[in-house]
Amino acid sequence: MNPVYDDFFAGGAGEERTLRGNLAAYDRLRIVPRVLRATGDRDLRTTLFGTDLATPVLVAPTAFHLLAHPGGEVATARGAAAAGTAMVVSMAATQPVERIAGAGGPLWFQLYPQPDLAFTAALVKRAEAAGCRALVVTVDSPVFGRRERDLRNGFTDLPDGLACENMRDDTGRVRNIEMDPALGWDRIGWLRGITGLPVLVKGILHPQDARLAVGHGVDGVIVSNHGGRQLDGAIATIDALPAVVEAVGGRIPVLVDGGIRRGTDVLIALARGAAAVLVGRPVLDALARGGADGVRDHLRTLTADLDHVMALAGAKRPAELTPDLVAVAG
Ligand SMILES: Cc1cc2nc3c(=O)[nH]c(=O)nc-3n(C[C@H](O)[C@H](O)[C@H](O)COP(=O)(O)O)c2cc1C
Ligand SMILES: CCCCC(=O)C(=O)O
Repeated sequence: MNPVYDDFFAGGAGEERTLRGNLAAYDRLRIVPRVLRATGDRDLRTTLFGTDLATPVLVAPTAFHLLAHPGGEVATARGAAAAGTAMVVSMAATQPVERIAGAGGPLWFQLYPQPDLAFTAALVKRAEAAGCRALVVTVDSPVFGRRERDLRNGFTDLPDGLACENMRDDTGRVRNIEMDPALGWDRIGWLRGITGLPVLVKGILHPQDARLAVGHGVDGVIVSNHGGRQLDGAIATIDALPAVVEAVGGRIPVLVDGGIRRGTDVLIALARGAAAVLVGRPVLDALARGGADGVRDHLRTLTADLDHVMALAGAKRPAELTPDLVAVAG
């Protein structure tokens, strides 16, 4: 891949402390397995917002898939569908959501609420009409993170011929995605009013924000630091998860992303109370290397790895994974 795009996909904000920290935090955790639990008939199926999935591993929203592979987001969606899981389509996708929906698998739509409310409402309706089953509102981006690799490389725009296709307005012009520093909880209420879709907020790290999310009628929270691309120095997501799960108290599902690379990482996240996890960069790497089949194989391999380590840890179902199975390494 073009090294400039490679840096865009792989990189994070600032010193990339949080990017590294997401991975390092899993490295400090260990599994305390149970034995003699007859784990022969394992079942990883997971239901989220009424959608049945083959696995608790979903595809995180990531921008610009046509930079990774000529099949773009459509190829990613085909891979996710073949693996029996959902893809969260980024608002910064390089293909129209209607075409991505043609892949046939379950989709959720990720939104950066725009200051132009009429445009935002039209985009939500468009995603809904395309068949997206949930809205994922990214709340960790009041301003854009300072990505030093991109600054060094001068990567500021998509190359000619590529565009954020879902940002076209009714004149056919592609709008720039604006990060809105004025965004507040009132906008979440407004979104709940304009859509019947479940609304998740993505980018929660503080338990008090998790409580506020529940209080504002949100349907799910995603514990995320945007893969270390926004606030460098933010807490690792697997470290933030337990307090968020406690604050939510089982009222809505809590999902988590950031640094999930192996079945053991998924196991630990589920044991700490996540209903499911999302994977970002590994899916982009799989897309770049192998298109739709690469994405399918990656998701299947990660799921098979989870299945294997669940057997070794004494669990048949995700629900049997509980916090006592996780210890902090000495
Ligand atoms: C190249 C790239 C683009 C991303 N684009 C978006 C985006 O458009 N919207 C969003 O909410 N998150 C975006 N994210 C963040 C991911 O949804 C997710 O939080 C993060 O990648 C998870 O960490 P991981 O890459 O370690 O799995 C992006 C991440 C990457 C790596
Ligand atoms: C305007 C594109 C935003 C993509 C994004 O969220 C990311 O690169 O992390």
